[in-house]
Amino acid sequence: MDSDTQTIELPEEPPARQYLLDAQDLHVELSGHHVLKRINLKIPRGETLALIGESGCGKTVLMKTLVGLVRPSRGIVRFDGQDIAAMKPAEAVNFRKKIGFVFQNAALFDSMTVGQNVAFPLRQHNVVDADQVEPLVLRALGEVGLPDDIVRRRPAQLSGGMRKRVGIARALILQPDLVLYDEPTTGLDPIVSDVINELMLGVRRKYPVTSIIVTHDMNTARKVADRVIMLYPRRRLKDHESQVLFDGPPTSLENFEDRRVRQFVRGEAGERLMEMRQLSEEMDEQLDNDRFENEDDDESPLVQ
Ligand SMILES: Nc1ncnc2c1ncn2[C@@H]1O[C@H](COP(=O)(O)OP(=O)(O)OP(=O)(O)O)[C@@H](O)[C@H]1O
Repeated sequence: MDSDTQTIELPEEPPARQYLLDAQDLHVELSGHHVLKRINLKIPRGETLALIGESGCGKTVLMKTLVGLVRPSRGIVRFDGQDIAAMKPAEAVNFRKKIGFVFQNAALFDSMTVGQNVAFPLRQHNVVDADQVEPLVLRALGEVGLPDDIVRRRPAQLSGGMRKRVGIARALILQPDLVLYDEPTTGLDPIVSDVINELMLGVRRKYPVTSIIVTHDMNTARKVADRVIMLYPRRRLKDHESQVLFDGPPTSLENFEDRRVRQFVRGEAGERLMEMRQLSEEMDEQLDNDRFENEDDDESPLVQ
């Protein structure tokens, strides 16, 4: 071989993992019912994904399945390339450190002070020396716009919006790779909701964090998410239909071709109203039939 054309063998580098989460062919059965079927989902690093869809369609179950809190009956979830179901105990502990949860209603421990609540993940995972706890807690509270003197207060003394911010500070204290927000603005007034939206945006600007937000708040989905996924209840779909009705940027939601998506984002009951009317007519008919049968038997009690 000509020495000029000789190539130098470089050591092989592992491929950069573009996707933090990669779920393939997920099926979840709970109490004998298929809640999720054939879900495929890749979430790139740094993406903020909103999961929307009507109550009971499986948003929370999907979020929990993506982090191993619900075990799928079929399919695989990879976090940073690793099959989460096959993690060894030490790997699973390390994996949990990389995830921050912001629970619905903040879910703070009432018996602890705000400072103790925010410090909880540090102590639980025993990751820093005792003298580092306070500065980290104050930094996390500062990042969500709360003053230092709040550390000694109890959750019960705070407004709903402040509790939510404390919950976010606690979720962020370990600087996780992935933050899960479960209905972060539910129960908050529109202004405080927007403060929380801005906070979620601010978190993403500061860290290269990946976020999943389960929400019914279309303002949150439109303002905070890079991408929206709309799920549909499995029981109302034909078997061949995909449970993911929409997967795209929030700007495409409003005029999307599927009427069910447009109706959902515009808050129109549409055929659900027809279904409810039909159900109500069926119930009226049933009541009429019962009444007719009872007329033949005057002695029969109305309530047994
Ligand atoms: N542990 C469980 N055991 C049995 N069924 C469950 C369990 N958890 C959830 N389900 C069922 O799975 C379905 C999806 O629930 P999920 O909580 O994911 O809905 P969701 O879309 O988050 O609803 P919402 O918007 O009301 O919170 C529902 O029918 C629910 O009853």
